[in-house]
Amino acid sequence: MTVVLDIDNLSKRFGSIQAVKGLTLQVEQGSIYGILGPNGSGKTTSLGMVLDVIQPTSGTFAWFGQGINRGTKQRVGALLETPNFYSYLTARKNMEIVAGIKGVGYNKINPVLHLVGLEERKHTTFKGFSLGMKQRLAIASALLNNPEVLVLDEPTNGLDPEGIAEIRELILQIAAEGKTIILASHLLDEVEKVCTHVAVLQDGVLRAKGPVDTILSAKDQVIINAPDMAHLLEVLRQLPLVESFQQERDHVRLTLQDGFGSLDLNKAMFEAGIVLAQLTVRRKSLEAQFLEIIKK
Ligand SMILES: Nc1ncnc2c1ncn2[C@@H]1O[C@H](COP(=O)(O)OP(=O)(O)OP(=O)(O)O)[C@@H](O)[C@H]1O
Repeated sequence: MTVVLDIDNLSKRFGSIQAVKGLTLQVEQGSIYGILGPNGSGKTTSLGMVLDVIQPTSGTFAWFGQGINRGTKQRVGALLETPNFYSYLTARKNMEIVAGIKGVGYNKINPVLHLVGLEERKHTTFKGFSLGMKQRLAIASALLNNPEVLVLDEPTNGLDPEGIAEIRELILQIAAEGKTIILASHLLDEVEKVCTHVAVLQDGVLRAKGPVDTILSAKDQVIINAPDMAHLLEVLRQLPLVESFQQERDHVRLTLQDGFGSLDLNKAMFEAGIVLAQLTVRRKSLEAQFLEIIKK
């Protein structure tokens, strides 16, 4: 797999505030990489450093195997905050101005407006746009010079549910075209729905990273108890289908290895001579999973 962005031990201190501490992660080509964390956890600072708008205190990063330079910058489109378009100019005219700045031909404008679903509204002035449309226009402007990577900071902030759904759909569409996307968000649900990979930040420290389905997998939890608790625990220690378990007061909470269900557990228990007095399956919420990561 090709690594698009390689961050190595990157830190940023603002006076007494350690905004980012020793961040190390790799973003693979074609992934949708979520930087997830509560407000103030260092997401914007991290993106700012790799986009060369914030000077790191220490550490390094490389885009496409090189330090940041004019060439690599052109391969990365970014949206750190909603850009200031001219409110009295149309979407098309605003895009012409961006195209001029980026040195891109006007013939590239309609395809990106089409991609973000604004081609039919290109003659509307920017001030007549909804917040969601403004955000889509901003994404269009970031895509104008056809970058390989798109970096977005909280792209659905402030949008209504319809606007949020549109932006999420658009992100998936852009990724389907083969672009790598790096997305900062404080919304667990957003990262789970959109991203392939996630890095969880808390107080500037990386708490977990990896594929979304392993880091944020909401595994079923099984609650069991039996009259002879000691025997039950002894059997659990030896059952290969049990991934992990812990005793809680009068019951045991456990997770099963992939591919096994509560029926398999019940059968295995019965075969070991244990008749369960209780067997309840609880779906662990993603929120619980997330809280567990940041509690560690
Ligand atoms: N220019 C700055 N000067 C001083 N402190 C800063 C500066 N920028 C950020 N910080 C601090 O660094 C920490 C991380 O902020 P950052 O904006 O990176 O977090 P974030 O996860 O993006 O949060 P949010 O979603 O609220 O933007 C915070 O404590 C913030 O107050």
